[in-house]
Amino acid sequence: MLGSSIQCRHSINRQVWGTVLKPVKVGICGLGTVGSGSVNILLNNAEEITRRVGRSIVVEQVGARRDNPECDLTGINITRDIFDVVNNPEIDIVLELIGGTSIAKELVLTAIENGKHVVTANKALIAEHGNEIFARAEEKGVMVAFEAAVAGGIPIIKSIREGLSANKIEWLAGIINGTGNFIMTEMSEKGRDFSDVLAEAQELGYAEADPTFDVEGIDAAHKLTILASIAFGIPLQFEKTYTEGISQITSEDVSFAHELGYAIKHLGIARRTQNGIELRVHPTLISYKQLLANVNGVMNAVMVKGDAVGPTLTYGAGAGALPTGSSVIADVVDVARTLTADPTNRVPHLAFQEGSLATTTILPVEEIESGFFLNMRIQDRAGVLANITQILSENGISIESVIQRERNGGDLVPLVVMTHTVKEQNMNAAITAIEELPDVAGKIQRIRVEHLA
Ligand SMILES: NC(=O)C1=CN([C@@H]2O[C@H](COP(=O)(O)OP(=O)(O)OC[C@H]3O[C@@H](n4cnc5c(N)ncnc54)[C@H](O)[C@@H]3O)[C@@H](O)[C@H]2O)C=CC1
Ligand SMILES: N[C@@H](CC=O)C(=O)O
Ligand code: NA
Repeated sequence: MLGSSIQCRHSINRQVWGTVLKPVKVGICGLGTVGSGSVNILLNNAEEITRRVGRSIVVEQVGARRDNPECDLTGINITRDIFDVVNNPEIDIVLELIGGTSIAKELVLTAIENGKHVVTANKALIAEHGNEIFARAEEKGVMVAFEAAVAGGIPIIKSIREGLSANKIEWLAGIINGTGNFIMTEMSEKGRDFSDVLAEAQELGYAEADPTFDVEGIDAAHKLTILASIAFGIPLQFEKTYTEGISQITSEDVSFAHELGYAIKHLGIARRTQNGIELRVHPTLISYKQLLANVNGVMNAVMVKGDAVGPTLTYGAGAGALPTGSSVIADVVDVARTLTADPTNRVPHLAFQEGSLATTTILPVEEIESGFFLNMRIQDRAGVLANITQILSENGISIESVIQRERNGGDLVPLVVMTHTVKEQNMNAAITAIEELPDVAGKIQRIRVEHLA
C-alpha cells in the first residue's frame, strides 16, 4: 500500500496524553493538475511532513475518472466514483480538487455531513457558496481549508488570517491570476499572439477548465472576494465585485503606458473607504517604481496594507501543479495538527469569529476614485485637444500627461491622456461627451491608474 510507503522511515507518531496518534487518512477527489501535484508532494516529502505533523499522512483513496501519468498510484485504492471517497468511513480529510460549483458543492457538503474535514483549491466554490459551506462546517465542527484557492502557492490566506491579525487592514491589491499575467507578460515582452500564449498556459496546467474565467477576470474576482472577506471581516459577496478582463487591452495601450513609465497589470483591489468597501478587478496602470509592476509570467503577488505593519508584499507562483499542491498539502498539515485541538481554538474560516462579520456597504463602481489613461483616435486639426481638455475640466478632471502623435499618412492620430484621480461617474460623463465630438473617432479606450500607497 502507498499508505505505508509514505510513512516516515523513523516512525515518530506522537503520543498525546499517553495515546500514540494514528496516521491521518486523506481521500483525494480529482486527479488533474492540482490533484497529481498534491499526491506527488505527499509522496516525495513524506518524511519532512511527518516530522512536522508528528504522525504520518496516508493517501487512503483516490477518486478519479482516469489515472494520471504525472503521478504513481501504485498500491492506492482508486475509485471512479468520487462520492465513494466522501462516504469512506476511514477517511479523515477530503481533498476536493475537481473544480466547478455544482458537483463540487454537493461533494463538499456530503463530506461535511459525514464529519470529514475538507481541503479545497476551488475559489469559485468558496467565493460563491462559502458562506453556506462554512456555516455547515461550523455546525458539524469540521474545518474547510482553502489556501490553494487564492494565488496558488503563495500562503496569502495564512498571512492575512493569522500573520496580520493584529491589524486593521486598509487595502489590498494583487496580481491574482497566473494565466492572465503570463499572457500579458508574453504579449508585451515578446510580442506573442494572445491565443498562442493562452494555449501554452492551458498546456502548462495554469488555466481554468473554462479559460474565459482567467481572461475575463472571473477567476480573479473569485479570489478577490475571498481576500476581501478575510481582510475586512465581511461575508463573501462575489456578486458585488466589479469585474473587467484583459481581452480588450491592445499592444498599443501597453506601449503608450510604457512610454509614460507604467505597466498594465490585471489587478484585484479591495479598499476600505469612509463610504464603504471597494471590490474591483480590472486592468490597471501602475508605475514601474512599484514592485507589483515587475511581477511577470505566472507569478502572483499581493500587497496588503495594515494600519500597524504598513505595506507588505507576498510573491510566488500563482498556478501550476507543485506550487498549488504546496498550498493544498500545507492545509492538510494544518488540519492534521489541529485534529486533537478543541474546535473553539481553531482559526475561524473567514478570519473573524462567526457572528462578528460586518455589514459594510460594497461601493458601486461609479463611486470609486482612480486616475485614468484614455487612448483615443482624433482628427489632426487645431482646437481638438482644447475641446477635450475643456470637457475634462467641466467634469472636474485634471490632466497629468498627454501623448500626441504626428499624423502618419491617415487623417486620424492617436491621443493619449492620463488624468489625476477622479470619481468614476465624472469620468463616465466626460467620456460620453468626448466621444460625441465630431473630431473624435469611435470608442475611447479607458484604463484605470492606481498609485498604491
Ligand atoms: N491549475 C492550477 O494551477 C490551479 C487550480 N486551482 C483549482 O484547483 C481545482 C482543480 O484544478 P485543476 O487541477 O487545474 O483542474 P484539472 O482539470 O486539471 O483537474 C480536475 C480533475 O478532476 C476531474 N473531475 C472533474 N469532475 C469529476 C468527477 N465528477 N468525478 C471524477 N473526477 C472528476 C477531471 O477529470 C480532472 O482530472 C479547480 O478548482 C481550480 O480552480 C487552484 C489553483 C491553481
Ligand atoms: N487559472 C488560475 C489557476 C490558479 O488559481 C490562474 O491562472 O491563476
Ligand atoms: Na494561496
